[in-house]
Amino acid sequence: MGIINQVREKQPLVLNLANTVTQQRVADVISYVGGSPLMTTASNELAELMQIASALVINIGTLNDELLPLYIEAGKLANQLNKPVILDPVAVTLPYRGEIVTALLKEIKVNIIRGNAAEIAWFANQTVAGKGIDALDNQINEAIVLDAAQKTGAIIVQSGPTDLIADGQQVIKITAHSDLFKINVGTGDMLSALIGTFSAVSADYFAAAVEATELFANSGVKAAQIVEQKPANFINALLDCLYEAN
Ligand SMILES: Nc1ncnc2c1ncn2[C@@H]1O[C@H](COP(=O)(O)OP(=O)(O)O)[C@@H](O)[C@H]1O
Ligand SMILES: Cc1ncsc1CCOP(=O)(O)O
Ligand SMILES: [Mg+2]
Repeated sequence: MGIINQVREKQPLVLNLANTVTQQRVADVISYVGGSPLMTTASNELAELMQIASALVINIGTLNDELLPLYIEAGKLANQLNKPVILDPVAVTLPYRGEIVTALLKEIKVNIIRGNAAEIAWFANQTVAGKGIDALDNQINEAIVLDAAQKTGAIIVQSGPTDLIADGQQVIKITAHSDLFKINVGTGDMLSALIGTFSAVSADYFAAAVEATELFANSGVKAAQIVEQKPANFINALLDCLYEAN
């Protein structure tokens, strides 16, 4: 049985420490594939929520000083309960964000990191051009992705026109894509949440990352055909394709 079917059967709760820009899109992706999204910013309820959650997605998109302790607390709870932690390191190349992620990785085990080429290069102490939330250079450098996986001990998903998924030994490439992904802010966050949802029901986090990334790419190709290159309609069509996936 594919992981998508397990998601539909188990309807896992996916807990999100989300950014405030794209959280509706993130919640929609989780729900459309059969999961149950929940967003929180309350430290007081983290212990209760991690008990019922099957995965934790930390997205640092709209960071502030109060959030690092929340990330650490949630991450430690997830680690203790053996539930997967997915990190979306939005714009980690910027100094403040880099400091926060460095501090976070000292405190918690992150199982999967999903970012664009500029963000992933940061984990390998390399520089790939980027500006804020965007990568400017979509280079396919397998060595960087493998190094990022080895340095962090996490599975790495580098998104772009070609997605790369690495676990420190192997790299898988996914080439199916639509350029309508790029103009839509939040598609990276949606992919991170989809990976979180798949890892919530699969003990094999590498397989979860690969299947989720493949599904997202293939759904984007179908959606682009349906909307005839209209970018605003693309997100709705993408969600419809994710809803219909099996
Ligand atoms: N130039 C591109 N052409 C086609 N697909 C892309 C392109 N850039 C990114 N994607 C796809 O868009 C989604 C978001 O990835 P990306 O833009 O790299 O993340 P982020 O939004 O975090 O910067 C992924 O599914 C990725 O594969
Ligand atoms: C615009 C913006 N600002 C802070 S978070 C965010 C959304 C980032 O989304 P993505 O990384 O998926 O493009
Ligand atoms: Mg991003």
